[in-house]
Amino acid sequence: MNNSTADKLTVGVVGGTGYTGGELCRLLLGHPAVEVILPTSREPRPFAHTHPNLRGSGLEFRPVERLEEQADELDVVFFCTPSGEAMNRVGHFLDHGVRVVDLSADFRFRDVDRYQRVYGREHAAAHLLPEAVYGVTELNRDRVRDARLIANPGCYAITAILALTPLLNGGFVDLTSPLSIHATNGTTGAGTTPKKAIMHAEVAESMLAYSLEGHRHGPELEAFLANAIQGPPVRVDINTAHGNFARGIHLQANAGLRQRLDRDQLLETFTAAYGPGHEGEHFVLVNDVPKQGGVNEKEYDVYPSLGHVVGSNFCHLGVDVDRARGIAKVVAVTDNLVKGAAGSAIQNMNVMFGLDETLGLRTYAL
Ligand SMILES: NC(=O)C1=CN([C@@H]2O[C@H](COP(=O)(O)OP(=O)(O)OC[C@H]3O[C@@H](n4cnc5c(N)ncnc54)[C@H](OP(=O)(O)O)[C@@H]3O)[C@@H](O)[C@H]2O)C=CC1
Ligand SMILES: CC(=O)N[C@@H](CCC(=O)OP(=O)(O)O)C(=O)O
Repeated sequence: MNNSTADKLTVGVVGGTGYTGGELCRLLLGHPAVEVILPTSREPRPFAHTHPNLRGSGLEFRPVERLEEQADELDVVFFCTPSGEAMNRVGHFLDHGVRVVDLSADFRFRDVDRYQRVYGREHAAAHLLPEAVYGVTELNRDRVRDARLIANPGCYAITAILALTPLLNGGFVDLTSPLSIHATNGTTGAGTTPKKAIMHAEVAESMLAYSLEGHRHGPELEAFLANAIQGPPVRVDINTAHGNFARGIHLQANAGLRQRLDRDQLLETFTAAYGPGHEGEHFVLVNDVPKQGGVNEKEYDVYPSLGHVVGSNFCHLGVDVDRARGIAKVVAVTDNLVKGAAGSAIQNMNVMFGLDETLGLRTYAL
């Protein structure tokens, strides 16, 4: 309990009945350094009714108030609740020496005005914003290590950040126009609250665009990327949709280039950033299959496809260049519930507790 370098952790999961909470429980059950998992629900209900895939695990829901009473027993608590909830409860756990990883958007902005503009509500714990660390583990590892409070990134945001950072850090991008992002998410991205438009009967054999006025992950991305490059403002044009599948994000990011580059040069840049294979960043893998076909040949295997990451904590990246128009193109795929949520949350927990960052997360895709 309340360890800083523990090898057996006691973990709370607030919002354990939802998609990210369920996925977190699934992954934590296979984590060798986690001993006790305490998920919450506001309603009393049998765990295996909600998560039949975890039948036999022995986990049980408790009210969040009970978890708060148990704070002294906890090492870390994850919030898997809709945005606007964690901000009311995080302080209690921090005061009891519990580390917090919030999967919602409550602590993703340093600037409270920006939070209030993007989410349209007052922030109830603005005093905690300056210390919250934005948890793209690969790019913020040193700060994650010492953090008490992690703001886990949005699922589109982390996928786009991993896709765009090497291009931006290389100084290759013309930032006078917005970066263009098109992303399709599985239906689990919409959470468990029933809505007719997102039912199977509506989405099967179909696609569902939403938030074209500017998805709320746009400002999140802009804030992180501008800070990372310490350069001019970054603007993103983000377009989102739900596809005819349950999980996974397929994201394409296009950026106008300031100089002539070819695919091999981009591949070198991305491989330098993330390493070849698992040598660099374990969970970020660059598809470096060479192109061998002629003009107009469809070489599907030179880019990642969504199925390559589903069920895993990996982000696969593929790159190319439209040389006639000077546009760099990046394809990034992640599982929204793993790298986009529960997997990154555990990766951050591992770093916070001085554990091997890949612990509990080494599974390859389905
Ligand atoms: N789905 C995704 O792909 C991703 C989601 N996120 C973010 O993670 C968070 C959870 O998302 P997701 O799992 O999809 O959402 P769900 O709608 O599937 O689950 C939300 C959970 O929160 C609980 N809950 C709701 N209100 C409260 C409250 N006032 N106090 C305590 N618990 C509450 C519900 O449990 P109960 O009713 O049983 O109490 C439920 O378990 C959201 O902030 C979402 O934006 C982040 C990345 C990816
Ligand atoms: C449930 C929900 O809001 N899903 C989001 C994607 C999941 C996510 O990453 O949203 P957060 O920024 O809130 O974490 C959506 O469909 O746009």
